[in-house]
Formats: sequence, structure tokens, C-alpha cells
Amino acid sequence: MKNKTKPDHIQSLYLARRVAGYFFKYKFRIILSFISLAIVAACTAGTAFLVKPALDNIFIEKDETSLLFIPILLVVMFALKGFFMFLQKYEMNYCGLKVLEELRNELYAKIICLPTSFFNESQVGMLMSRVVNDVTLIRNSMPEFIRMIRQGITMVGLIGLVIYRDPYLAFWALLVLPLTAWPFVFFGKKLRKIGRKNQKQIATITSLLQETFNGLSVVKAFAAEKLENKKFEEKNAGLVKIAVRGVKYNEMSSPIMELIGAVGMGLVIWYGGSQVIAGKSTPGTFFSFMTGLIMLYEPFKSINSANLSIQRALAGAERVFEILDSKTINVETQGHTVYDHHFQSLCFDHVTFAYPGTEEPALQDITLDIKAGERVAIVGSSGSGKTTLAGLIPRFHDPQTGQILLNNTPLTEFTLESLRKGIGIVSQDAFLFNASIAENIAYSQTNIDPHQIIQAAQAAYAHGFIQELPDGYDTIVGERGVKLSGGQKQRITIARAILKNPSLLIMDEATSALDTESESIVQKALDNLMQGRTSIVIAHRLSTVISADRIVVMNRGEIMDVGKHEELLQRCGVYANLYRIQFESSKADITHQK
Ligand SMILES: Nc1ncnc2c1ncn2[C@@H]1O[C@H](COP(=O)(O)OP(=O)(O)OP(=O)(O)O)[C@@H](O)[C@H]1O
Repeated sequence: MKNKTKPDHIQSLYLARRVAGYFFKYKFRIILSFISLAIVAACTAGTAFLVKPALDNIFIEKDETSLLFIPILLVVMFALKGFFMFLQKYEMNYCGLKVLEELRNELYAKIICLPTSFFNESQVGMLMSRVVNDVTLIRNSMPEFIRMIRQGITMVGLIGLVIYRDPYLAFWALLVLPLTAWPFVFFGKKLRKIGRKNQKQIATITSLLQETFNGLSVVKAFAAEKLENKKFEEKNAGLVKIAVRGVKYNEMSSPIMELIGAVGMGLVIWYGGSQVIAGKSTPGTFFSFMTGLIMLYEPFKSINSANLSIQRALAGAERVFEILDSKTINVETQGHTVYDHHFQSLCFDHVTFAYPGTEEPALQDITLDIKAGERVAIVGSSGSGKTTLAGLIPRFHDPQTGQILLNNTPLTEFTLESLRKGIGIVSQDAFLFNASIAENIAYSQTNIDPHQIIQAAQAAYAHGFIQELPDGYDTIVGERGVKLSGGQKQRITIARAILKNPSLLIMDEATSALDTESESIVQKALDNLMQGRTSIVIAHRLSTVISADRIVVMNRGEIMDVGKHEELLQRCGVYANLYRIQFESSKADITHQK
């Protein structure tokens, strides 16, 4: 994925508009927040305004009414300021969190609907990082933007006050104002760049963690903990290095702003002091002016740090909208016809398919007809294209040339949901979710009666062992089903397929993962599953091959021959060879079973 193609300011405008669109829904809360912040700004300026009457009336003129009135006014102002400050912050953070929720949902919904080819090319950790981390940064953008406006209004109020108090003094104080623009722009740019790098590095670390934790048994088997530690330490050090640079620029901006402020202050003391000494101004006016000036420092500082946060948020927004708005990252396309789940025929018509980025097609000119009720075995050496062929049926990939017709209708014309719901897939990788057994069996189905789950488990020869588990059907299976054996997991996925009740079955037979005993139970479960259904089996067992209505022999992405076992042995050299290498060892078992 390309990172950025537009200049920073155009990209910023686009991102700001995109982010603002999400906040627009909460306009009333944002307006309330604005009103609150205007009141806060007025109270802040009002407090500075009170310093002059406090000094001149109480301390110089010794006026008793002012002595009572001014402290009460001060408390009221602070109370108002406190309340509206709370309201403003609460409303803003509420909006920020709701936008975060919506963006996360949208991003997840988009990612999960992307074609499988996208996941082949992208790191899962990188995607996770976008959903978890990058979106969080955007959440802060609006409150920070509001903070910027709030402090801007406060600043204007205070500047108005200092000009009102003494325009000449104000001239000296504000002479340095243009200088402040430089750190604002410079540090903003730096932090945006660092923000980008930081998010990228977090994504790399998330990918690494995800990969290592998934492959932990391999890491341990190869005693590669030290190696993995080193890899992690390197990435982590990279992240810290970026963060330290961020801290450097972040913390450097404040003293520089302060220095610029001090220059202004110095000019004021020099000019204002001389005015008081010459008797042209009162100490009250001067100190009120100075208070306003000192108070100006806070909004200056805040605007600067809000800008830095906004730059970081924009770096996050770049990564989020890169996925949401990309013209090349598209969700799966689909048709409008609803597949009625009555399988009649499946026809591959001169289908050729190459994986993205590869030259050699994984499937070449495949033509094959499958009729209702048939049991078709696909055999071939490793890499011959069996899994790829099976994956075209639920449209995990689409062929570049040729077409696949289901009941004489191109697959692309069906809605993906109806098509995939009508196909049962049992693969070697018996994937289970970290949920209860019942939930795993009933995955993706609603309103399922517990009896139906039990019946499916019985047909899959899983009911017995499930009952023996401490919580029965409510037992949580652990991530990827770690708490179950290979054969048990496989039987649960078979129960899941039985409950789904598809008219077309695609199976990638499990072989070496299971011992002979569980293999024979799994085989019985599969027989139950296949009963009365059309099935396409990527066959690794001789028994499946022999009992198939037809055997499709694949070699280097092409169909070499189609026929029955005996015929193929006679006429197909590839099959005869395959039989000798792969299946002959199980011949004895078959003879024994007979
Ligand atoms: N995601 C992918 N990206 C690129 N090439 C791929 C991808 N998956 C498979 N291939 C290639 O496509 C070809 C067919 O692979 P496929 O997995 O369909 O073979 P197979 O017959 O199922 O093999 P096996 O019996 O080992 O599972 C192989 O050359 C493989 O390298």
C-alpha cells in the first residue's frame, strides 16, 4: 500500500475534511461544547480584567464595596468557568469516543469483506494495528482542535485586554507574535513525520507478536527464543528511538515558545517600567497588563501542543483512510441472484487462474462438469492446484479467464452470502473459535435449537467426547481450539458442516495429522456428512479415491485425466505414478477392511 502521494497540506485538508465528516453527526454536542468554551474564555479574560479594580480600588483607594464585591465576583467566575470547562471536555470526549467506535466498526467491516488475496499480501498485524492503534489517534483530533479554538478565543480576548489597557505596551509585547509561527510550523511538520513512523513501527511490532505467538510451538521446538527475543528487541528499540525523537521535538517546542514570550515580556518591562517611572501610567494599569500578558502564555503553549497532537492524529488518519478510501482496496464484488441451495450442476468452463503477482498460472484451462449427487475425488501431487481449484467454488479467488457455472448461472451472479451459505467446507486446518463447543458447531447460524446441535455432533461422532468434557457443550475450546485433539477438532468442524446442511461439500481430507483410530472415526463422520450430498474431495486416502464416482487427476495446474480408479490405472501414467507413491501404502488397509 502506498503511503502518501499528495503534498502534506493538501493531504491534511483532505484528512481534516474526512475526520470532520465523522464529527458532524454530533454537531449539537459540539455546538454546546463551543458555547461552553466561549463562556470559559470570557471567564478567563474577566478574571484578568478584575486585577485592575482589585489593585486600584481595594489597595490604593481602599474602597470597601469593592473589597466585598470583587472576591465574590472572582469566586462566581471560577465556578462558572469550572462548570463549563467540565461540560466542554465531557461533550468533546464523548464525541471523540463515539467517532472512535464508528471508525473502528467501519474499518473492521471493510477489512473483513476484502478478498482473500488482500490478506495474502498484507500482514495481519498491520491490519490489527490500524483497527486498534491508529483509530485512537483520530479520537483526539477533535478535542484538540476545539482546544485550539478555545485557546485561540482566550488569546484574542486577552490580546484585546492588553491592547485596551495600553496599546503602546501591547505593541511591544505583540511585536514577537509573528516569531511564534515558526516553531508552530516546524515542530508540527516534524511530529507529523515522526507520528507516521511511529504508527508504522507499532504495526510492525504487532505483526511480529501475532506471528510469534501463533507459531510459538515452532519457536520452542527450534529453541529459537533467543533469536525471537533479539528480533523483538530490535523492533522495540526502533520504536523507542522514534518515540525519543518525538519527545525531543515535543519538549523542545515549549522552551522555544517560552523564550519568544520572554523577549516580549522583556520589551514590555523595559517600556512599561519607563512609563510608570515617568508618571505616564499607573502601577495598576501596568500589572493588569502584565497579568494579561502572563495569561497569554498559557493559550500560546496550548495551541502549540494541540497542533502537535493534531499532527499525530493526522498521521493516524492517513493510515485509516488509506484503507477506507483506497480505490484499489475493494470489498468483494457480488451479484444479485440468491442461490436457492438446490444443487444441480457445477461446470468449470476453460478456467485459468494465476495468483496475484505470480507469472505461472496455478490453474490452466480447467474444464470439468460435476453433476448432482456425484462424489468427485481430486488427486495430484503437492502444488498441482487442488486447493486452488476448490477455492474457486466459494469464490475465494476469481479466475482470470473462463467461467464457473453453478446450476448454469455464473458464480459471479450470485450473492456471496447465499453462495457461501450453500457450500460446506471441511479443510485440513480444523479452525475453531475461542468460544464454546456449541457456539463453534452453530457458527454463523441463528435460532439453532440445542437438539439440532446435539444431532449434528452425534452424526459427526463428536457427542461422546463432548459429553465427557467438564462443561459439555459449553466447554470453551481455547484459541484455535488448543484444548482439543486434532481428531476432536476435525469432528467438531464436521458437525458444523452437518448443521449447515449444504447441498455441495468441499473437503480437504486430513491425513497425517490423525492417528489410525481417530482417522477411522473421522472417516465415519465424513461418510455421514457426505450422505446425500454432492461432494468434491481433495483425496489423500485410497478408500476415498476408490469409492469416488469419478477421480480428477491434476498435474501442474492442469487436469490430466478424469475417470475411475481401474481405468486411470490403465491409461493415466500420472495417476499410476501417484498411486504407487501416495496410495499403495494404504492398499493393505483396504484389502484388510474388505
Ligand atoms: N496464496 C498464494 N499465492 C501465490 N501462489 C500460491 C498461493 N497459494 C498457492 N500458490 C501456488 O499455486 C500452486 C497450486 O497450489 P495449491 O495449494 O492449489 O496446490 P495443492 O495441489 O493443493 O497442494 P497440496 O497438496 O500440497 O496442498 C502452487 O504452485 C503454489 O505454490
